[in-house]
Amino acid sequence: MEGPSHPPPSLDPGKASFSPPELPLPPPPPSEAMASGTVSLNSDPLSSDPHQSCPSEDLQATASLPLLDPQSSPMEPANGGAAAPSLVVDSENAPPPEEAAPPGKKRRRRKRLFSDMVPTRRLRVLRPATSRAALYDEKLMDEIIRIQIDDGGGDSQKPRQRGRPRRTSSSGAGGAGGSLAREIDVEALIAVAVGFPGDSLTEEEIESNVVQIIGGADQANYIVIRNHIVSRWRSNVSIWMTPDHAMESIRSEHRALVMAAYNFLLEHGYINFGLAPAIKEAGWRPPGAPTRADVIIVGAGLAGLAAARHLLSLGFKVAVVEGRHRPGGRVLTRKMEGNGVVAAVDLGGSVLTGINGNPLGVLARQLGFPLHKVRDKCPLYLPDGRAVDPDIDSKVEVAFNQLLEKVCKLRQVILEYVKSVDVPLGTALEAFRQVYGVADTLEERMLLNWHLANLEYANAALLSDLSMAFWDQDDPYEMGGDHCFIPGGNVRFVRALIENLPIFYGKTVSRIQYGSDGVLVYTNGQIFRGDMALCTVPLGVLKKGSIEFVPDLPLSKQEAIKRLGFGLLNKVAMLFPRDFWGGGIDTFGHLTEDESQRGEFFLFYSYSSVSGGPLLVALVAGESALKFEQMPPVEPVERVLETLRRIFSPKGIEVPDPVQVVCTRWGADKFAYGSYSYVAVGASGDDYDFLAESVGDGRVFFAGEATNRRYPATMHGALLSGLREAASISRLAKRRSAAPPTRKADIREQSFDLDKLFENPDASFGGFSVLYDPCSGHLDSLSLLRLGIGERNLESYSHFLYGVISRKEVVELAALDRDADRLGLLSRRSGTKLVGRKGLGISGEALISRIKAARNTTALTSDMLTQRNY
Ligand SMILES: Cc1cc2nc3c(=O)[nH]c(=O)nc-3n(C[C@H](O)[C@H](O)[C@H](O)COP(=O)(O)OP(=O)(O)OC[C@H]3O[C@@H](n4cnc5c(N)ncnc54)[C@H](O)[C@@H]3O)c2cc1C
Repeated sequence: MEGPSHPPPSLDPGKASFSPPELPLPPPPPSEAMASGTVSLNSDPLSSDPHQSCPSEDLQATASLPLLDPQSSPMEPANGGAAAPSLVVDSENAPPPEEAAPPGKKRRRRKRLFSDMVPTRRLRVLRPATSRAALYDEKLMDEIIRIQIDDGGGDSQKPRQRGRPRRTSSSGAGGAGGSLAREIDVEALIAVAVGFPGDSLTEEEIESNVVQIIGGADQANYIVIRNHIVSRWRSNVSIWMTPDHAMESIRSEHRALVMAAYNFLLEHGYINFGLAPAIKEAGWRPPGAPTRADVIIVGAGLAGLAAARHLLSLGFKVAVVEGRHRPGGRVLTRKMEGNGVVAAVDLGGSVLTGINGNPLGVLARQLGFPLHKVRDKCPLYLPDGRAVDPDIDSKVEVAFNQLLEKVCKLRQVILEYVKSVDVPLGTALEAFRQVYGVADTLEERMLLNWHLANLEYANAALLSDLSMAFWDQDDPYEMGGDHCFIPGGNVRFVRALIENLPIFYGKTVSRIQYGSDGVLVYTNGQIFRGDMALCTVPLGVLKKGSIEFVPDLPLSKQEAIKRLGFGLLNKVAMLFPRDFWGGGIDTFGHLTEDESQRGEFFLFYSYSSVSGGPLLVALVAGESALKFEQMPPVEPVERVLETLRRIFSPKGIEVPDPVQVVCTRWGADKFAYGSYSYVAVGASGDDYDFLAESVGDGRVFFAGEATNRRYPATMHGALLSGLREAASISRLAKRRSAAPPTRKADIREQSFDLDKLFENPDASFGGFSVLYDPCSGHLDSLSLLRLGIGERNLESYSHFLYGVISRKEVVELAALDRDADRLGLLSRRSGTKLVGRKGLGISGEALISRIKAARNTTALTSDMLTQRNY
C-alpha cells in the first residue's frame, strides 16, 4: 500500500494529546455484506413491515395496469397459454393530458456519474486538479474504509489497545510517535471520506464556534479529536457513541474540546445517525433544552425524511407534508409479478455510487441489508448482435478519454484567460473529434456515440446543454469504493426511515409564506403553521414555479434555479419468465447506427441477482429520453424487445415476451419534472450553494440533491443535505432562543456571523465593503469583498454577495464611481463571480478564519487593556 499523498495533519505528533492508540487491525475476512460479486438474496425482499405506515400504492400500483390485449399485442406469450404480459406506464409519472409537453419541444435533461461500472471509469482521471484532490488518495482511502467496514462487527467500544503489532509507518517514523502519526493520518483520511477537510475546519464548524480562537493550538487539537471521534464511530456504526467513549483515548484535560467535537458531530449527523436499534433507542435531546420549534418539511424524499428524523432526535416537532400518496420521492421501488415470477425494481435511484463514506452504506450496515457489488463486466453489442471487437472497443475508449482530456485542457486555458465564457461540452467534444479525426469507421463512430450516451446518462443531460467548464465540478468529492445495489430495492431504506414520522400524504404544497414570526405552508385543503419550513422539492418543481414563495425568493436564488439544469433519464423495466441473458453480468450495452437514438436502450441492467426475479432494466438517456415520453406506451416496449432480439437471436437465444413491463416518465411527473440536476451551460457549482441558502432570516431552509454541491444528483447527496439542513435549523433555533431578537437587524447579525466582521470594514465604497487579509499588506494578498443587494433599510441591505479578490483589485474598484462599473470591472477583468455566503470555497473560508483570528486577538487585547485601566 502506498503512503498517503496528503500533507500530515498540522498537529505535531510529538505534542499530541492522545495516548498512543492502537493501529487498525488487519482486515478480517470480508463480511457477507461486502463480499464482492453476488451475495445471498434476502429471502423475501418485498416483505413489508406491518408496523410502518408506507402506503401500499408504492409497490402495488402495477396491479391496476392496463393489460395489453393478447390477441393484438405483439407481446403475446410464446407459450401460447400463459398470462398476457402487462404493460405499465409508471402511473404516477404518466402525464395528465394538460401536462404533456408538445411533441418536439426541447426539454433539458441531465446525467450523473453512475457510469463507473461501465468502461468509462477512466473518466476519473480527467478530474481537474484541485487542492482537494491532492488530499485524497482514493486507493488508500478505499482500503482504509474497507478495513473500517469489514471491522464493523468487532467490539469497537473497547479503546484501542497499545502494543499490538503495527504496520510500518508510511512516513518511516518509528516508535510510539510514528504509530501515533500514522493513526492520525488514517483518521484524517477517514474524516476526508466522510466529507471533512482532514486538517482544517469546515464552515459549519467555524459557524458553530467549536474552538474559541481560529488558527491556534486548540484548533489543531480539535481537528485531531474530531477525526478520531468520526473514525471511532464509523468503525462500529451500530452503537450510540457517548462522550465517555470518545474520551477513552484522550487526555482528560482536553474534555472541553472533546465535548465541542462530540456535540458538533452529533448535531450535524456525522455520528450516531441512522437506524440501528441502539441509535433509535438512545435518541438525543440537547441537555436541558426546552421544547424546540415546529418545523414543516415539504417533501418525503430522502432529504426530507433524513431531516425529519434528525430534527426529531434534536428535540424539534416536525410535520412532513408530501404531495404523493407514498414516501421516497425519486426513490421508487415497485413490485412486478406475473406467471409465477416476482421482482422488485428501482424505477428511480438505484445504485449506491461509491460505498465508502456513503451514509446509505452506513444505514445498510445498521439495518443488516446485504450489498451487491455491481460487477465491472459490460459486454457491448453491435446492432446486428455481434460482440464489439475488443481491440476497437479499447481503442475508442482511449480516444474518448483523450477527447475529454483535450476539453479539460481547453477549459483550463479558457478559465485562465477568458474567464466566464462557457460552451456546451458536446460542442467542444465534437470540435476536438473532428480536429483529431477520432472514430472514422462506422463501428468506431457507434462506439464513440455509446460513450457519449453514457455521459448523457450520468448527467441526465444532453451534451449540448452540459457546461464544459463545470459539468464535473463534483468529481473531486466522488465517494470511493464499489457501486452497489440493495437486494430488494431502495424502498427498504425508505420504509426504515419513515418509521414513526408524522407524514401527511396527498398534500400538494402551492405556497410557502414566511415572515419574522414564522411560516405558513399552504396545501390543498390545509394550511400548516410552523416556526420554520424546510423545502426539499426537486429542482424541476422549483423551476416550474409550482410553489409560490411569499415574499419572492431572493434574486440570487431565482437565478440559480434558472441556471442549473434538471434533466431526464427514463427506464423500461421488464420482468421475464426466465433469465435468458445469463446471470454472470450486471450490465450489457447496445450500439446503434442512428446517432440521434444513441441514448435509447444503450445500457441494460440485469437485476436478476438482487430483485428476486428475472428482471432487466433498459436505460433511455439523452435526446431519446425526451422522445420516449411522447411515444404511446406500447411503442417503446416493441422497440426494446426488437433490440433484445437483435442481440440474442443470432446467438440462438430466444427472447421470451416479458411478463410485465413498466416505463417511467419522470419528465411528466408533476412532483419531479425530471430526474436529477446537472450543471448547465452558464451555471457552476456555486449555484448548488445558492439553492442551499436559507431565506427570510432563517425561516425557510432548502435541502435535496440539487442543494448539495459535492454530491448532487445522488441519493446520498439528498440524504446528506437533509442532515445538513437539520443542523442549520438547530443552530438557528439555538441562536434565536439564546437572545430573542427584538429587531430585524438582530436576527441578521445572529444568522450571519460575517456581518459582525463587516461592521468595521477595512474599506467601503458604494454598496461594497472590504476586509483585508490581516496577515499581509501586499497588493497581491487576498481581500474579502461584500456587496449589499436588495432592499436597503437604515441598518443594512436585505442580502449580501461575497467574493475574494486581490488588494490591488480593491484599489481599482474603489477608484470607480458607480457600482455598475465596479461589477463590470469585476466580471471583465478578473472574472470574479460574487457568490452567497456558502459559496466562498476553501480560499474564502481560510481568509475568513484569518480575519476572525486577528479580530479575536484584537478584541482580547483591548479587553485586557480595559480591565487594566479599570
Ligand atoms: C431515473 C432515476 C435514476 C436515478 N439513479 C440514481 C442512482 O442510481 N444512484 C443515485 O444515487 N441516485 C440516483 N438518482 C437520483 C436520486 O434518486 C435522487 O437524487 C434522490 O432520490 C433525490 O432525493 P430528494 O429528497 O432530493 O428529492 P425527492 O426524492 O424528489 O423528494 C422530494 C419530495 O417532494 C415531493 N414534492 C414535490 N413537489 C411537491 C409539492 N408541491 N408539495 C408537496 N410535496 C412535493 C415529491 O413528491 C418528493 O417526494 C436517480 C433518479 C432518477 C429519477
